[in-house]
Amino acid sequence: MRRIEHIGIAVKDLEAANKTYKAVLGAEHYKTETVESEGVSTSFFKIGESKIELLAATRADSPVAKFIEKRGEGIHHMAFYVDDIKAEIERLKGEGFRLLNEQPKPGADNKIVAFMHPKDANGVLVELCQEK
Ligand SMILES: CC[C@@H](C(=O)O)C(=O)SCCNC(=O)CCNC(=O)[C@H](O)C(C)(C)COP(=O)(O)OP(=O)(O)OC[C@H]1O[C@@H](n2cnc3c(N)ncnc32)[C@H](O)[C@@H]1OP(=O)(O)O
Ligand SMILES: [Co+2]
Repeated sequence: MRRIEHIGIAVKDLEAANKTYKAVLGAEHYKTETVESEGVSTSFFKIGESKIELLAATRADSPVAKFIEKRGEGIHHMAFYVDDIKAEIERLKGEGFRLLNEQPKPGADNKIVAFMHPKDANGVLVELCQEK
């Protein structure tokens, strides 16, 4: 795994969170994008080689809606950049980790993504992402 690609933060109100993180980071978000297959609207901020991904739910059965209902707003996942996502999925399966999707699926910001179960990584939802 190359680097932390982004940290995903679950928020209730994307516009309000954009203002908060503009003040925190001292920079504007550079992109917003809805990924309907994941039930989220996203907003991205650059921070060095990594990014902050704000995530707001677009529907009640979205993973982010469920997360906020159970645990409140906060860090939702950590995403690692990989060169070969299929090879990394196979490597992690070989290590005994449960992948939530064994085939890469569309993500935001021109990525394909896969998730590992948070119970297998000390309560952290891990995302792998590779350039499309
Ligand atoms: C924008 C696209 C993409 C990108 O390009 O970056 C994204 O980031 S999409 C982000 C949204 N998509 C996902 O999160 C997809 C993967 N997630 C899932 O498949 C599910 O959310 C889940 C992780 C399998 C949980 O779903 P489910 O089992 O139905 O929910 P529960 O509420 O019953 O949770 C079970 C258990 O796991 C704990 N949990 C849930 N989410 C997280 C989390 N993000 N981090 C840590 N722990 C999490 C939850 O609290 C439950 O534990 P207990 O409370 O101890 O039972
Ligand atoms: Co993400």
